[in-house]
Parts: sequence; structure tokens; C-alpha cells
Amino acid sequence: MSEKQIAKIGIITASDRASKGIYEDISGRAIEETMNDYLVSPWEAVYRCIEDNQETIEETLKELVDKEKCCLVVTTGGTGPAKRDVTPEATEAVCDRMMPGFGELMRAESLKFVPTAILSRQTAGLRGSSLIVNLPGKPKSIRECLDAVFPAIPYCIDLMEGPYLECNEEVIKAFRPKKK
Ligand SMILES: Nc1ncnc2c1ncn2[C@@H]1O[C@H](COP(=O)(O)OP(=O)(O)OP(=O)(O)O)[C@@H](O)[C@H]1O
Ligand SMILES: Nc1nc2c(c(=O)[nH]1)N[C@H]1C(S)=C(S)[C@@H](COP(=O)(O)O)O[C@H]1N2
Repeated sequence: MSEKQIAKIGIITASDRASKGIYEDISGRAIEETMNDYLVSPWEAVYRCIEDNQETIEETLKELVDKEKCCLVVTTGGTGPAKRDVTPEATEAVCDRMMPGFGELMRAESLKFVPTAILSRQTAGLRGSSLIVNLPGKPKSIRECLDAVFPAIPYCIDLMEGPYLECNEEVIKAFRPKKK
């Protein structure tokens, strides 16, 4: 794909309260702000704020990957042990292949910030040519987790023949074993 292609990045907030407008969706906005900080190549957000319902999350993930053609979909919320936390199950249900290293690394890094990091069941996987990554719901967890895993994401998208994501090296360094 051409280097000038605009990368579509999906942002899904799974939160009963944010989706009802009980509180403002700070975490979804934090994902958008983080992508703006990281990326110097053109990108656009496809944003959805939905309830913690597995079917709704699955349908939204499929819509953003299959119809919107997002190369990357980042979710926030619904990864914990509460009964309505089902984002990892929805992610697994729609993915062809899982990428367990993402959850492992994010939990290990998050442990430097909170002892409850292990309560997140966050995972990641591939559907078609798209990478789906789960983040916890807390606004501050967004940057803590993305700073850990984002260096590997542009190369992951290269391998799936997606758009070339170029990072602001002063903010985050993408690692590509072979220069494109
Ligand atoms: N999208 C969000 N925007 C702003 N704050 C959030 C968001 N998600 C979670 N939080 C904050 O983090 C706290 C703990 O997250 P929790 O997992 O309980 O949220 P949640 O899953 O959105 O809740 P629920 O779905 O029950 O409404 C919340 O009480 C809230 O203060
Ligand atoms: N980096 C980071 N990871 C974190 C947290 C955090 O504040 N920062 N909160 C933890 C807590 S308290 C919970 S309950 C789980 C699940 O959160 P979720 O249900 O909102 O997705 O994420 C954990 N992971």
C-alpha cells in the first residue's frame, strides 16, 4: 500500500456509563490524543462509544474492521473481572488469530504503575488485515499501555500489508527490523 494512504484507526470505548453519557469518555479521547502525539503520517479516527454488551462489541469490531477497513482498532474498558466486563471475549470471538504478547507486555508494564494491573484480561488479535488491541478503562491506563506496545505496531501492520505508519521519533520509536 502507498505511503500516502490515510490510515484508519478505530477507537472503541466499551463502558455502560460513558455510553449513557453519565460520564464523559475521557479514555476514548486519550487514545485519539495519543495517536495524534505518536503519528506523523496521515490518519483518521473511527470512533464508537458503546455499552458493555458482548454482541454489541463484536458487531462494532466487525464493522470497524470489515466495513471501515481500520488497520488498527484500539478498545478501552471492559477488560476486568466484573460480570459485565466482556471486551476480551468479544475480541477473541471476532479474531482469526490471537496475539498474546500484547496483553502480557501491557500487564507487566502496568504493574509498574498499579498492583491491580493483573486484574485486566486485556488481549489482542488479528481479524483479516487488522490488529485489535484491548486497553483497560481507566483514562491513565491508556498511555501507560500504549507506550509499552506501540513500538511494535507499525511493523505488525506492515506485515499485514496495511498503511505505513510513521511515528514522531521524539515521542515514540517504532521498531522495524527491515527498513521499508
Ligand atoms: N471511558 C472512560 N472515560 C472516563 N473515565 C473512565 C472511563 N472508563 C472508566 N473510567 C473511570 O475509571 C473507573 C473504573 O473503570 P470501570 O472499569 O469501573 O469503568 P467502566 O467499565 O466504564 O464502568 P461501567 O461500564 O460500569 O460504566 C470508572 O469509575 C471511571 O471513573
Ligand atoms: N496501566 C494500567 N493498567 C490497569 C489499570 C491502571 O490504572 N493502569 N487499572 C487496573 C484495574 S484497577 C482493573 S479493574 C483492570 C480492568 O479495567 P477495565 O475493566 O476498566 O478494563 O485494569 C487494570 N489495569
